Amino acid sequence: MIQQIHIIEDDVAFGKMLGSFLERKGFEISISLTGAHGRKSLSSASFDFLITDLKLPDDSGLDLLEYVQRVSPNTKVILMTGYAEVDTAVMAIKKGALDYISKPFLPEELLMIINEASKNNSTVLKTKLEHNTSQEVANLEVVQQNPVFVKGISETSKKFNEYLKLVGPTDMCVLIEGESGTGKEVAAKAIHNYSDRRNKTFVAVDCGAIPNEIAASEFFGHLKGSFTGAINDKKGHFEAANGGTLFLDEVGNLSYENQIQLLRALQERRIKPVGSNTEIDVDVRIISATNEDLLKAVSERTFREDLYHRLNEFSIRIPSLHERKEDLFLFIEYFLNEANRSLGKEVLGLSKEVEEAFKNYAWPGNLRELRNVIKRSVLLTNSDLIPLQVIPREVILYKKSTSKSVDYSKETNEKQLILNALKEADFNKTKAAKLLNITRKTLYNKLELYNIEL
Ligand SMILES: Nc1ncnc2c1ncn2[C@@H]1O[C@H](COP(=O)(O)OP(=O)(O)OP(=O)(O)O)[C@@H](O)[C@H]1O
Repeated sequence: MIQQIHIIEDDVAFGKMLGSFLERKGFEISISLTGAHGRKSLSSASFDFLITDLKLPDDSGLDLLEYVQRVSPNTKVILMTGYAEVDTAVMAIKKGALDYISKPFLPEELLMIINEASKNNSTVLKTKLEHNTSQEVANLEVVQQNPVFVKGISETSKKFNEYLKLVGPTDMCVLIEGESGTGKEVAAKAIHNYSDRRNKTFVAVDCGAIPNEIAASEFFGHLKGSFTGAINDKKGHFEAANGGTLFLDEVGNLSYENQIQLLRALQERRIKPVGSNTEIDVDVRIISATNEDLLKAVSERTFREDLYHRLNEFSIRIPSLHERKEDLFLFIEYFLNEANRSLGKEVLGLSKEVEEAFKNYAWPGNLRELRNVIKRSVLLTNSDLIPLQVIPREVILYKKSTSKSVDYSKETNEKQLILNALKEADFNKTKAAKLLNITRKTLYNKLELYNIEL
């Protein structure tokens, strides 16, 4: 079936270029130039992908993401970001965006994200079909059986790995805390693999993605006819994970009502599918994860204290990538091999400049960001070593002072980026323009615009 993509981009020429590239690759494309028009299109048709600018004159990519999740939850959202918007983009991923790509980019990079998502989707579908005997199977989020777990060599990682190994074989409920993209799901799978349940199912559920009204049916299943739309019996996540492990990602996002239901199931170790009178015994180990401060949520009474203690028999904090810089090159090597394998390339490593830039960068999106940056760079590299030219600008031009609490106005950031680029290029304007991926003439215009005197 032809996949449908909607693009929202106020830069007409760029939108058109993207559109015709994707059309040539076999997708059906429609384009909106404004957020308002985009919303109209999204509410009247169902798209496989929405590709939108993060900043539009009349709208924002984050608001559009929320809108899509409401009107068309199956549409995957990819955000196109400009200068220094990575922090916002990382937040968008937390809120459920598929990915982000920073401008300028080559259409091939975008195509890779789309193809990868389509591939994963068909694996989910395949697994669903394999399980789909007489009952409709709950919407399992994760089907990857054994993701490779790189342990790391830093002291922080050693301690963290010891904890995983220690708690793995017990039946304790574990709460994993860590920033987005640090590897919470991979860690949960590692705990499962250290346990006697390793040969049973590991079911991962993104609690942030379950609409409140259908949460009970998602967790506990339902009987055919128990409500409008229940056209088949459906097994819930608890039953699917019976004997194994249930991983509750973003557990802080569960509504208060769903928290009560979850707590009851954990206490009684029994569930009742919606519309059924019979209770089913379940033996499930719970591992949950959060990237917010759950204790704060408890003190603000948005998360139940009793559930918090139940889930938190043991807690593990995953270090952010910047806290485990000694592991950086181990992960780079692993992700490089992975990218080479999946793209059929033979890139040997990073050039010296890229190595430096990677070391200095803060990696706010953690391992996920590192993996994505490497994969896209490998795609664009036609030499042995990854050159600086294929690395996203935010990585090259990152300076510690611009990382947190920056002013996100385009002007301030652009001026700062130009200054950084000039410094990086020892004030050679040709080199600076190259770093910024703009012509020398544009650079001169911008120097004048921002009153930068050299
Ligand atoms: N120890 C590891 N070894 C190899 N790859 C890893 C490791 N940890 C994380 N990754 C990779 O990094 C990416 C992010 O990991 P994961 O999805 O587990 O993060 P997360 O913390 O659950 O993210 P989120 O907060 O968005 O749910 C994945 O592609 C995963 O395969």
